[in-house]
Amino acid sequence: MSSSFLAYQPQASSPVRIPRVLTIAGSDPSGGAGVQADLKSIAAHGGYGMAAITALTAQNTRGVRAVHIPPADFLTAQLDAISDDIRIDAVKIGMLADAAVIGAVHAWLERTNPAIVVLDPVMVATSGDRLLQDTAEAALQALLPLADLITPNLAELAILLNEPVAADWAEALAQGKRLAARTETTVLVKGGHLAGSDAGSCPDALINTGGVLGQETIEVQGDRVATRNSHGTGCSLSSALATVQVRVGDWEAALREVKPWLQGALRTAGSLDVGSGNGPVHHFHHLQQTPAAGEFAAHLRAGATDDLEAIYGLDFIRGLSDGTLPEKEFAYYLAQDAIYLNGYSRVLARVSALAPTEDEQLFWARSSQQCLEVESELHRTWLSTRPTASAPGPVTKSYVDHLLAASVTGSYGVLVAAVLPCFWLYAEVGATLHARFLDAGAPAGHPYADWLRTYADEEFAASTRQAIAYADTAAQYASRTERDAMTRAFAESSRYELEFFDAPRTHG
Ligand SMILES: Nc1ncnc2c1ncn2[C@@H]1O[C@H](COP(=O)(O)OP(=O)(O)O)[C@@H](O)[C@H]1O
Ligand SMILES: Cc1ncc(COP(=O)(O)O)c(N)n1
Repeated sequence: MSSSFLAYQPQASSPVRIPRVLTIAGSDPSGGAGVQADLKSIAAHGGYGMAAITALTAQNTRGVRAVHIPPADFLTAQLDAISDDIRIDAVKIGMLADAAVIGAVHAWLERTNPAIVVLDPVMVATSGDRLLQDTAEAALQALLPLADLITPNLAELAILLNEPVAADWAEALAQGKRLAARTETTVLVKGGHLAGSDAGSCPDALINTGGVLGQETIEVQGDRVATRNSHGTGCSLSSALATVQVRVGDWEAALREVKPWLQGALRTAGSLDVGSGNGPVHHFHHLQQTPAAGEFAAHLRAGATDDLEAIYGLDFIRGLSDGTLPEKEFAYYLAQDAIYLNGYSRVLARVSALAPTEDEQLFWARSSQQCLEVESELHRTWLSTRPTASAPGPVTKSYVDHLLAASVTGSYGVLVAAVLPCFWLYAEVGATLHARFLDAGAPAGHPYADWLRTYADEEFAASTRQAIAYADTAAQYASRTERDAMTRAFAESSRYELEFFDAPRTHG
């Protein structure tokens, strides 16, 4: 079937809600550069991404191992299949591999004349590997005037002009002007590889000598992010610009929108933990809204305020504090505590099994062990002289069931949040009761004096701080859905802490 017969006729008047953006580029199976980065970048800016693959690379964050270039005719078939059916709002061009590929793209661009073409003249990867055969440079030069925006890095700018690499930013801008004048198109000079005295910042500049921009040179400043995870920044930038340009229709406005996003993607790149070389940037960092350190813990604590207030208002706590608590209720509380600790210990062992780091694994395993030690100590001392119920009361059973349910979600974060109130609320209540006891002059005849003294355990306070910090870190790595589940699990456990202290009155 003739492709021209079916060619889609764009209707200039229909507004574009979701930019349909085609990337013509190489594949990076590790997902950081090439079409994979382009598709993420297009999606991150609200576009619908399409990809015609020029070449397959076998690469990872450490370098390119091999390049396979399918027949150029097949690239033409991919391009025609898209343009015969779909309105294309913008095209981004990346790795072109060789002269035959460039020829196919050149012919297709002339046939279809897309509204927006961004050309990233990819030649050499960050790793130093060549992505364009040097015999193809003349063909690439001939393609440049067909683009609306060319986005070379400093090395590519120098090759395109057949000049040495610019030694500073001023020289790079002068080179950008020469390329813009020669190609009669807009050039984005990128400062990512600036060295020497200019290396502290990371500016980019749009240059057009033909009056397309408001000024001949528009510089957009940017802070340099200290990271080695810059694999695919050029790919991500050019496809983001193509997408945003469809919406805003102004290169300066597009760059001012995309540059802060890219900075955020570089800043949060480390959280992806992909590969041991130059890792990818985090394209979707703006969707995840990672809480700052301490923020999630503060949010949990704020959510527990009402339960803590309610705990302080309980007859049980008042009676324990002033010594009026009936002995029967205290005995019930101790017996249930021992039963609870046994179940809690099993749950903590599960937390240890799910822990993402060895430090956390060890912390939770130790906590699990300490629970069993405290349980047997209760039996040896406090419970040895008191009648002990061996069956869990309804609150104990519900609380442990809730923890066991959290432990089968398989989410470390949710389980940590579920076990946290038993550390945190207990530690806070304990510290308050102990302080009240001391404020009252530690009365010698107080029936629960020995018990109240056990609350001043600095080791438990330190463990509580550590557990809070682990929950906070888990929240930083969690998705929003998982963080919401953490909040719910914590809130439910806080509620059980309240009910547990009230159980001796209702069930004792
Ligand atoms: N360390 C960094 N901090 C902030 N922005 C950076 C950093 N490295 C690159 N960029 C930005 O990423 C984009 C790509 O730049 P560059 O690294 O020069 O190109 P390429 O990825 O093609 O080699 C530019 O907008 C540049 O300013
Ligand atoms: C398929 C493909 N296309 C482009 C690049 C360049 O990206 P970078 O310069 O960031 O390594 C790459 N490494 N792989």
